[in-house]
This record gives sequence, structure tokens and C-alpha cells, in this order.
Amino acid sequence: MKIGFIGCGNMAGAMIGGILRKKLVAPDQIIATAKTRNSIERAKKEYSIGVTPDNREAASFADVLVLAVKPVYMEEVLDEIADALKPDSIVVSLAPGKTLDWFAKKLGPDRKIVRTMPNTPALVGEGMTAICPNGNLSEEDIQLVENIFQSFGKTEITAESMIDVVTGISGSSPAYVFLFIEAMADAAVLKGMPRKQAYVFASQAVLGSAKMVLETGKHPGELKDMVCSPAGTTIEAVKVLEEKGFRGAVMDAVSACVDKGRGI
Ligand SMILES: NC(=O)C1=CN([C@@H]2O[C@H](COP(=O)(O)OP(=O)(O)OC[C@H]3O[C@@H](n4cnc5c(N)ncnc54)[C@H](OP(=O)(O)O)[C@@H]3O)[C@@H](O)[C@H]2O)C=CC1
Ligand SMILES: O=C(O)[C@@H]1CCC=N1
Repeated sequence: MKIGFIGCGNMAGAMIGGILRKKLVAPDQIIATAKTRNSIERAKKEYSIGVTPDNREAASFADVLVLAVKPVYMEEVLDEIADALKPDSIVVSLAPGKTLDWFAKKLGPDRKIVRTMPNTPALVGEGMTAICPNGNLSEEDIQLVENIFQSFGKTEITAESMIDVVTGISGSSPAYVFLFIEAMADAAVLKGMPRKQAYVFASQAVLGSAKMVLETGKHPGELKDMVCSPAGTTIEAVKVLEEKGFRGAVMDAVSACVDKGRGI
């Protein structure tokens, strides 16, 4: 299987890193394109894959072609590559806002198209990806796409109507979690802890807490209650978070992200 990436920025880089780490395919089975000389040289050096400025070369090489450019560049990229695609290849989009119908109008009604929403933890094998195939993919094709995304994390097949919600809760949420970790570490530094150590404590606490939700099956509220001793330290912090509107702020933030995805 040959995999192509149009664009080799943050998300494609995380996916390529994850695929190579898992040895799903050899580096010479991957080709990526970028626009600037800097990005091309960086990708060559970092991944030892084929890298070219020529999008049509990637399109004619790939059995699975991942469109990893920002939505605003999608139309010009499709116009450029449409007649260079292999006849039976699968086109995978990572872009919010661009629907399966929109792609079918650009590439033809018979083209195999998959809308996905991954996230950057792919880089460390902990990605989470929503996959929405159109009606032209066989079960085998869908399995192939799942295998690619499962090489760097978990996947769920979702309805297209859910994909913007996935952007809010998963595609974009690593950014909110990094803010949270940074803020906790800042507080620890304020109280005298060396910064490097603060990142280890804050990140491991987030990692372990997420694992508890996934592995115990317990309600997050119950897990929170297990940490809050009567008249203890934790409930003081929880009270401040509630007073400052932490939950409402998170809900508003995720909603704003979903709405933006729907409006692109
Ligand atoms: N970053 C994330 O966390 C996530 C991103 N996504 C989606 O993934 C897609 C890519 O995002 P991201 O990786 O963050 O973006 P980046 O800006 O990091 O990367 C975009 C890449 O596209 C290249 N590029 C731009 N125009 C062209 C063109 N005409 N032909 C070929 N390559 C081109 C750029 O090249 P150069 O570097 O040379 O300018 C760059 O390598 C977007 O649709 C985004 O919404 C989805 C989920 C998560
Ligand atoms: O901000 C963005 O547009 C992309 C979508 C999901 C994460 N980053």
C-alpha cells in the first residue's frame, strides 16, 4: 500500500510519525508534498520518506491519498490533482467544513472519499480519529483506512453529522488540554517547583485521569468524588473552579469550536 500526503504540516507530520513508528509501511511507501523549500527539507530529514513539491506526483503514486492542507487551499489542490489520481484510489480528507458531497462534486460521484477528524496525539500512538466513508468504499477499503488510523491510535466510524462535534471534543481538544497542563504547571512554578518537574507532574496526572475514565468505566463525577476528602485540599480547588465557571467555559469553548467547523 502506498500512502500520499498533500501537505506535510502539523497533522500530516503527526500521522507520518505514528505510521513509521508502528512500521505500518516502509518509508519508501510514503510520499508527502509541501509548498516551501523549508518544509520539504524538514520532512525529508525528519522522516526519510519521499518528499516533493509536485502534488500530481503524489496523487499518481498513492493508493490512499490524504489531503492534509488547510480547508482554504482544498479547492485549488483538488483542481490540480483531480485528473492525476489513480482510478481506484481512496481520497482521505482531514479538513473541517468540507463535506463528502462537496468532494464528490469536485472529484466525481464514483470516487472513494473519506472524511476524517484525527488529532495530533497520533504522533505518540495515542490519536483519536473519526472516520466517515462515502458509499463508494467496500468493507475492505474501510478496513484499510481504519488500519492506517489505528496504527497511531483509536478510531470510531461516525455519521458525517457528528464530525464537527468530533472536531470540538477531540480534533481540537489537545490544545485545550495543553493550556490546562501549562496553567497547572505555572501554578506549581509559582509555588516554587522547577518547571520541568511541574510538567511531569501535571501531564502524568492528566494521562492517568484519562486512563481511569477509559479503563474503570466509572462516571467522571464518581472519580472526582474519590479525590475530594471531606474538608480536604481538593474540594477547595474544585470550589474555586466552580466559582470561576470552569465547566461552563469548557462547554462554551467546545461549542464555539463546533460552530466554527459547521461554518467553514
Ligand atoms: N493540526 C491539528 O491538530 C489538526 C489539523 N486538522 C486538519 O488537518 C489539515 C492540515 O492542518 P495542519 O497540519 O495543522 O496545517 P499546517 O499548516 O501545519 O500544514 C499544512 C501543510 O500544507 C502545505 N500546503 C499548503 N498549501 C499547499 C499546496 N497548495 N500544495 C501542497 N501543500 C500545501 C503546507 O506547506 P508549507 O509548510 O510548505 O507551507 C503545510 O505543509 C487542516 O485541514 C486541519 O484543519 C485536523 C485535525 C487536527
Ligand atoms: O484548528 C483547526 O482548524 C484544526 C482542526 C482540528 C484541529 N485543528
